[in-house]
Amino acid sequence: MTTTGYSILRNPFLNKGTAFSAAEREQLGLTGTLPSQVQMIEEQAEQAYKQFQAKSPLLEKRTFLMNLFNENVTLFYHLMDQHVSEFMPIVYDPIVAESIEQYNEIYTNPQNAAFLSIDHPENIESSLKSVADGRDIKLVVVTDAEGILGMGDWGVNGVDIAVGKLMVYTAAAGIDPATVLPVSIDAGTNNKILLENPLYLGNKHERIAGEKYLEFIDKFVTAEQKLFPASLLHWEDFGRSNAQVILDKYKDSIATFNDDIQGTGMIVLAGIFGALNISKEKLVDQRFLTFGAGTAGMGIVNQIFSELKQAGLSDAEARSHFYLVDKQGLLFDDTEDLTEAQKAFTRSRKELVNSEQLDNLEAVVNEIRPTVLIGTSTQPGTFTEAIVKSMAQNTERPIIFPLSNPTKLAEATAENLIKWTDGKALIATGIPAANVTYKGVTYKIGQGNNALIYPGLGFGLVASTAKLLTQETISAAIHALGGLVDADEPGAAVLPPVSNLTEFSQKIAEITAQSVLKQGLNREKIADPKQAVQDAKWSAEY
Ligand SMILES: NC(=O)c1ccc[n+]([C@@H]2O[C@H](COP(=O)([O-])OP(=O)(O)OC[C@H]3O[C@@H](n4cnc5c(N)ncnc54)[C@H](O)[C@@H]3O)[C@@H](O)[C@H]2O)c1
Ligand SMILES: O=C(O)C[C@H](O)C(=O)O
Ligand SMILES: [Mn+2]
Repeated sequence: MTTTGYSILRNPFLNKGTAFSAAEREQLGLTGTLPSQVQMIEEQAEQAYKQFQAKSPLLEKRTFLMNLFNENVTLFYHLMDQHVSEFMPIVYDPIVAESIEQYNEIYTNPQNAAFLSIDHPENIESSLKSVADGRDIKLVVVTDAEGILGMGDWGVNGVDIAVGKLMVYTAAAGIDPATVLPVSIDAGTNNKILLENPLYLGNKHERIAGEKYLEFIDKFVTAEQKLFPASLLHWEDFGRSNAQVILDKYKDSIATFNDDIQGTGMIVLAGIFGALNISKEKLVDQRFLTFGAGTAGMGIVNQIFSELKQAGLSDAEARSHFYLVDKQGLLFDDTEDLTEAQKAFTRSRKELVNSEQLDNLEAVVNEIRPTVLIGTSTQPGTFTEAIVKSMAQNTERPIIFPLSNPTKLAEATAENLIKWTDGKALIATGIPAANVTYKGVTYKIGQGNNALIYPGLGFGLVASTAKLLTQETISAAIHALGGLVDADEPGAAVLPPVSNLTEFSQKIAEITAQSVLKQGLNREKIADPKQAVQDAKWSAEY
């Protein structure tokens, strides 16, 4: 890295803009490149926030923030620290979805992401090296964008999800932004809109699948581990047919996790614990219906399953608590096109007399009377009034989590769920939801989004120099989120609010680090895990 003159002003990790002091300006060869006033970061932040406020709509605000990031990373995070609840939905879900859809039209310098093309595996290592530019990379978020949120295949445009996830990592947990790397794997796209768009910036061919794809992934993992041996590798928004396969291949040999499978499983279980704290019921007494048994749905089922087993249930007993509904209806042993993950949780037709009729959600809800209904289906409005009322008739405090993102894909709105259940539903939504006031009670709505847990988990793993992520650590991190909400307050949310994100991410990070050390999975010697988290924490100051 060159660190003098214009090259420093153009390096977003080093640039302070007008905050360079006179002495620094002289020393770095910057005298005359900036107006004479030297600003404090607070003044720069105030100026930038006014500019941000003048932008409209939200997508313009996002572009403004991305350009600020491109210029001055410290100032970007200083501002984000001050406005985390306001910025989260802009930098991340749901506005990130709009930026992905319009990536080519609104293209700006891409926040130091690495772009790897399936057509050039020979460039993987050198590209990662160029983008890192000598930085000590500790965390990589990679996407191939085959399953962006619930919107399907978005090709190279999907890089924005990796960028957004990393921004949340730093804002929530305090990982040094100079030590992270967003990566786009451009395997082609099957999205016709993109292939026909003359402005499309990714590979203009169909998605490469199978052996060639998996070989590319393997080359990527090898290069990533070689260049950044102390890094954590976070997988995001891979397609249903690859996500679990890739995770299974690497999870026992390197520090890695899949956010959609594991992060989602974790936050949903934490949310269910929050709901059960309010209803004073037990996990082992619940019947779980998962609508949309894909990557996230099965991650959730497996996480709850593992917790039921920890509570002493046998495999068979634990499995008997789950019902999966996917496109085919309720999933039976003999249903066609089951995924490997689904096969372990199918039902037998013998158990249900009218199994032929259970080909839609409403019929299944009426028949099996779930106490917990999870939506990861990508199908908007599918938690209908009839379905929700049926649940409320059969259980005192139905737990209903419509989790599909972004906003336009949610299975139901929090407002309707409160109304249809006369305030009884215990709710978490994928995107942020406003409070709902109903019959004099103000209900706070928890955000059941993996962003409430992956930053603390990932940062704890990085700070403790973890070699692997185990189920034991996952479980410890989930429980770290418990007890943060006053369950007896009327209208309490099932999860803590995003405004407390930095505090609870710190707690999750500490508990994660403790768990890593307890299992002896740290690469480097660490005396005190809490101190290690503290020491690793970056703050957005010059
Ligand atoms: N809130 C969160 O933290 C969070 C985390 C991960 C995923 N999600 C959301 O969950 C949704 C699914 O994501 P994914 O990664 O699991 O995708 P996926 O493609 O792996 O799974 C979606 C599943 O829904 C099924 N499905 C499609 N149409 C259906 C229908 N009409 N009826 C029943 N099932 C149907 C598909 O067959 C598939 O199995 C997305 O909208 C995503 O944004 C939310
Ligand atoms: O990105 C999100 O908002 C959560 C989740 O990872 C998803 O894919 O929907
Ligand atoms: Mn995701």
